Amino acid sequence: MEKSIAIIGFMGVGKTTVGSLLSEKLNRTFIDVDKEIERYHDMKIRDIFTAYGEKMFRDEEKKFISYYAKQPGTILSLGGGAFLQEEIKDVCMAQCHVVFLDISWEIWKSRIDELMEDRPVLRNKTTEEIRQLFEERKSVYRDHHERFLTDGYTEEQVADVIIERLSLT
Ligand SMILES: Nc1ncnc2c1ncn2[C@@H]1O[C@H](COP(=O)(O)OP(=O)(O)O)[C@@H](O)[C@H]1O
Ligand SMILES: O=C(O)C1=C[C@@H](OP(=O)(O)O)[C@@H](O)[C@H](O)C1
Ligand SMILES: [Mg+2]
Repeated sequence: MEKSIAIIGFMGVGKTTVGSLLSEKLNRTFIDVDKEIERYHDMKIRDIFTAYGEKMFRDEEKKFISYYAKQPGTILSLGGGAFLQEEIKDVCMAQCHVVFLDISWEIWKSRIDELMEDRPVLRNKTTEEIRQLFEERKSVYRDHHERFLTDGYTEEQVADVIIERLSLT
């Protein structure tokens, strides 16, 4: 069985959308870690943040990813903050093809309004503060096996390029 593919990158770059497309195209199991956590707790991520705090969410993230990264053949879309935790980074780098979806600030900022509602990390921040976070997070995604700059590509095209790059069919 093939290694799992773990998709990383900043919030809103397209990890969930592209992961789902990849799983359809490759006929592989798709796990969106945030959705799994939401399903398990029957709560939206933003409500988990409000009720239990970010630390609890990060612990859950680590538990779920440590399990799923070791399941061969899975397409795994991570949350944008997952690689803040060294343990998550280590298990993914060892067990998966880690694909970093990148995006320029200019393109990303056009998505800002639609992203705000479901992403507690962005809430109550000014555009300038979000831009700072965007810059700071670049170092978090430094460890990866493949990087793809998504600017100007549709979700479908991004999925197709990943398949080509990883020589998957
Ligand atoms: N390549 C793309 N071009 C245009 N819009 C995109 C692209 N990838 C994702 N989007 C849009 O951006 C939003 C966030 O996508 P999502 O897959 O949830 O990102 P993530 O999981 O990285 O946070 C969605 O509305 C999605 O349709
Ligand atoms: O970057 C982050 O800290 C987060 C990203 C989110 O996932 P997406 O990257 O899929 O939006 C989600 O895990 C949570 O809101 C925290
Ligand atoms: Mg997502």
